[in-house]
Amino acid sequence: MRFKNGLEMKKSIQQIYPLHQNPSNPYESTNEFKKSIKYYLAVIALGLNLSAVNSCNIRKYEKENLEFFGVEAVIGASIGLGLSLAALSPLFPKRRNISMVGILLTTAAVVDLLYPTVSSLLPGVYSVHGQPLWCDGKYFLGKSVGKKGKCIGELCFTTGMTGYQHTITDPSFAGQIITFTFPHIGNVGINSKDNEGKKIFASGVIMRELSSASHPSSYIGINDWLKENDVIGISGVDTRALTRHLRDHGSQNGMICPSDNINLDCILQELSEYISENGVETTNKVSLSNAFQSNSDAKYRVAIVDFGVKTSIVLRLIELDCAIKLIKPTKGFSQEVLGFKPDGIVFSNGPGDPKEIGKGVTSEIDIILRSRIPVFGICMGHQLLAITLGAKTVKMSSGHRGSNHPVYEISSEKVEITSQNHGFVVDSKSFPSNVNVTHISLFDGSIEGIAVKDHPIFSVQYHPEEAPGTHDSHYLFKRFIDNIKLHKA
Ligand SMILES: NC(=O)CC[C@H](N)C(=O)O
Repeated sequence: MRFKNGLEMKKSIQQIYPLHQNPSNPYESTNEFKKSIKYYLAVIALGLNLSAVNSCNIRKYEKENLEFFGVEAVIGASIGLGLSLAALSPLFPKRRNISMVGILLTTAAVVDLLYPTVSSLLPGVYSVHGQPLWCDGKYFLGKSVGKKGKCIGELCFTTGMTGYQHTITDPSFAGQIITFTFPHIGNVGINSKDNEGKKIFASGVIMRELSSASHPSSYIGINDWLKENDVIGISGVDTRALTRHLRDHGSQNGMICPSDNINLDCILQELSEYISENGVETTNKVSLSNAFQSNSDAKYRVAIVDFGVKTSIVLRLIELDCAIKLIKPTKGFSQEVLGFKPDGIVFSNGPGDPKEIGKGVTSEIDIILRSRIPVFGICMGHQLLAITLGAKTVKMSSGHRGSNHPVYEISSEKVEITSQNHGFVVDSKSFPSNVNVTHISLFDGSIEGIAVKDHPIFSVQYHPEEAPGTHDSHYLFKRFIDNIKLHKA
């Protein structure tokens, strides 16, 4: 077909396709309109449906006390909104941008929805962006640090501002997930002399910000070090909110896990059923005993009953001219201790609930106490000494962990800033009459030190060896040596 000009072409096209160009055909346009109304109503219904389903989802998240909405609930709601906008657009023929916004919203939401995982569409299975840390029904998001994977343990927080390497390698943290309230972790890297245990026994670590390492003695950054040691960590967590949560709701289990295929019901069940590592099997697993020998020419002989001793306790004693023997609390260990002919005996720190260590151990401690040899108990050693003397221990609501805890010594009326790491404490209501309280916490008034009346036996709930922390409490090692000297004289 040939046309003389554009006008002729337009006319001819109008003849061929009259409906497109001729809105005056009333019959056809009513039909089309009815059809499109049906179609649009269907789309609106679908959109509203999706919105409704997803707002139920959002309500479910709120009910379960989750900190954030499920990402897919928000995506679902925006798909619904997008479709509804697109569907409503013919009612506003002049407002093309409404349908554009609708189409864009829907497309963005679909792309986003497909990205994390399709499995998030299954009922009860969620996906979140980032690495979640779970406790109760709450989650905190962060990024993976160290080894990738899943870990579970008691969540605890430490307020120390320095010494993260000492803290992470402290055997008393076995099975626990450590939250650092200090915001920058990693800035001095990892060196070859600050390890407190033979390996890392903590289940996981949580930090606000992973800093890059800058220190002459650092040989590796914390991220690679955690990877090498198979420790799972998470950074970028709102550690203030987490700490407040732990303080308000008390000690609880937590889990760091990968972000996809999250089944909230399974996580909550696993968290509620998890039992912390406890008992002599755990202390034997973390003890240094087989890995240590000391100089036998030293002035004093000290036996350390090793429930998971920190290296720094051994070092403080060696600095004071002690020959050390580490002894595991295995069956009949009092014979091995007394057979060493020690001038003094130390009961060390260690992981778990002191009550779970059991009678088998406290009856051996009782035999040792009857020898009247000077005794010094530290943390778990203090708790076990108190139990042997007839006191009880109780679980604390959120524990004392950090290197900035003020402690008051009653006899000297002095305050020392101490390093602490304990979740249990000697119960002041159950106190035996032959024992004095020597130290108390200025944070909560709990018992921080005891001494047996008229015998050179004393102990503290905190860590006089520090590492990390201040040197305020080193005098306690000297007091122990003075007791040894007096006893020898
Ligand atoms: N550092 C320790 O010895 C800790 C003792 C005990 N596991 C507690 O948490 O109370």
